[in-house]
Amino acid sequence: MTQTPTAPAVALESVTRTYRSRAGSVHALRGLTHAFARGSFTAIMGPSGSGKSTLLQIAAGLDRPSHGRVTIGGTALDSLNETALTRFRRTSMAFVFQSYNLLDALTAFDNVALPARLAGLRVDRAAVTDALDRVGLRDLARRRPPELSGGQQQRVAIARALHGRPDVIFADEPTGALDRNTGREVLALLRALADGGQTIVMVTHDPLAASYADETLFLADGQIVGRLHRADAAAVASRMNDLERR
Ligand SMILES: Nc1ncnc2c1ncn2[C@@H]1O[C@H](COP(=O)(O)OP(=O)(O)OP(=O)(O)O)[C@@H](O)[C@H]1O
Repeated sequence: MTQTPTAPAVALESVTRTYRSRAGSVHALRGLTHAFARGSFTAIMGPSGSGKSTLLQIAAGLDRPSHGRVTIGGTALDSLNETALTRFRRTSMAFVFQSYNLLDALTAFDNVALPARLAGLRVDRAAVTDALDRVGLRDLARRRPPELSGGQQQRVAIARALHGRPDVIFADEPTGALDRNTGREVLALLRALADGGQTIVMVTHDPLAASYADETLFLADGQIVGRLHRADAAAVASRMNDLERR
């Protein structure tokens, strides 16, 4: 993307999100400020209901803050109308979920190419192959998801995310459906991608997953209440225990 080179990949400034209903108001995020540096791998943890999903949705422009501002690569999302925001989201960010969301009828190659096809863009076959290469699946490009292991399917989903050359990849429990060893392989891949300059923001409940990140942010009651830099899984688990006892 052609954006301000010095700007953080994603910045949230005093972001508040209040859900209002007849039953009252829920303050899901309370004045949250954080800059996600380019090429950083950040884990977001916190007890259930602490605001992790809301943060991800707002950072990705899927939901708008009640107050405050989100910028991606220096572009303020509130400066874009819905059409421009949809276009911007398509080119500047990508998602990886717990469920791989692949189409079983399509090969790995065609799954990676699908978002570009749906957007009416010309598919650059070399770029698709390059994305599959980066996740170690070049030789399995012609297989369909049912012919791949869970870890390999998640790699296809990561290749699909990489293919659009996004400013940021948002990952929501990317290893939640994988066994421990396969999960580690996927986390090592995300780590390697961040080392190569890709910005990754990952919500997780798993301290082991967080231990692959540069920084772990801890949320409670819609605020960042702690952070750990390059912490091991035991340190992350201990901080989470403290939070859950609050
Ligand atoms: N659409 C909504 N309407 C009303 N309240 C909501 C809505 N979405 C979320 N909330 C509330 O906002 C708060 C934060 O929710 P959020 O889903 O962001 O938490 P979370 O940390 O992702 O939780 P979990 O780990 O259980 O997925 C919670 O109190 C939740 O009940």
